[in-house]
Amino acid sequence: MAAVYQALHRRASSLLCRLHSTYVRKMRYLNKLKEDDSLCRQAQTSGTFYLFHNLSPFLQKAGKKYLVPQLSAAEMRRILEKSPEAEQWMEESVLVGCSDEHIPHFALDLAGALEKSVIESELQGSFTDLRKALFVVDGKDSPLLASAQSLLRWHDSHQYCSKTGQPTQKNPAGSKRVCQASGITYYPQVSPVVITLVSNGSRCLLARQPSFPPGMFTALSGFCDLGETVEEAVRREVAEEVGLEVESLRYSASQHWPFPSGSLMLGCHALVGAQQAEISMDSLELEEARWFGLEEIVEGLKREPRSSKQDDGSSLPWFPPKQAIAHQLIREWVRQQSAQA
Ligand SMILES: NC(=O)C1=CN([C@@H]2O[C@H](COP(=O)(O)OP(=O)(O)OC[C@H]3O[C@@H](n4cnc5c(N)ncnc54)[C@H](O)[C@@H]3O)[C@@H](O)[C@H]2O)C=CC1
Ligand SMILES: [Mg+2]
Repeated sequence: MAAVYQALHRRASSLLCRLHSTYVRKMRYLNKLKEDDSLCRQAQTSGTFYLFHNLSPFLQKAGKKYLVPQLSAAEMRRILEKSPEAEQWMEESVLVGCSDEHIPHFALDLAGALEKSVIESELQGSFTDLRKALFVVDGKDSPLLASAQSLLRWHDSHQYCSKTGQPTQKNPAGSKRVCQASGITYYPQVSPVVITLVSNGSRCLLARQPSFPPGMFTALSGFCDLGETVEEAVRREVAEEVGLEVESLRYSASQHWPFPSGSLMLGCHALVGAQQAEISMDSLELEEARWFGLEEIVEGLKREPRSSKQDDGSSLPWFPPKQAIAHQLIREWVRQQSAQA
């Protein structure tokens, strides 16, 4: 009886397995790689690798496009032959995803292993600052570069246990670090940030910080405090930065943002009463904050940093590019306004 039951169970499991979508199987495989160290070590030998140097991703130019090359494990070994302790460097890689066929993808920062110029001339490409890279690569590659860099940065800055001061060890997948002395496990840190497009019904509010490039305006943003809900953070940030009281808010979408380290941007639309037109700006953080009408927003969306420059040296307003969630919030507002008109 038990044998029949086991056979039935096996058959049901295998049917279920076949029924699972490619996506479900892929997520389960990735999760297994994080949990099973020997499986992950083995996966490294057949995986592909994205390269970084001092947190700048390696890109190759192909015509007008910038590609993000993936190196095979064999190519990685060949490059690392030029460095002592090649195997040890391979172990520094972190898991960042896998293909539908379960070929795992890793990211590795080679700053300590080899000179930047050696790799660049060997592989015919260049390590490019992430701020530039995100905006020149294909749209599907930028989230991967952003999350890989955040993970590499986190490992680089969490080499020691904050309780014992002893070195921490990374697991092969790079999904955590452990201090052997205290037994404490550290997981990669994510900082939630609210980003809010405030509207008073007919106009929306955008602001600029002194560090922004000339002419760039964006939605209000701020890190969530410990213990705060997203709603409370939105209300507080809007009150702090522009002195307005949010009457209602709606969550729109989220985005991982690698600056300054690893933020989860939570995009919201907030409504303030039409009578609350007066902005009282926090001039410690902001340089300018003002209301924009629909027409001005539509014009601003057409501008690029270069085309915003005027003869007298000043700049007309322009907004973050489509890769930034601020851009999506502004576009949603335009669609909503146009639908109401
Ligand atoms: N993807 C996008 O569309 C946009 C992304 N952002 C990102 O949002 C982030 C936060 O926006 P801000 O207005 O600057 O935040 P903010 O209004 O909270 O002010 C920044 C200050 O908050 C403090 N702070 C609290 N927790 C922090 C943490 N975990 N990490 C760093 N600083 C912390 C620091 O004193 C810092 O100077 C920015 O770093 C920026 O990269 C901002 C606008 C658009
Ligand atoms: Mg802010």
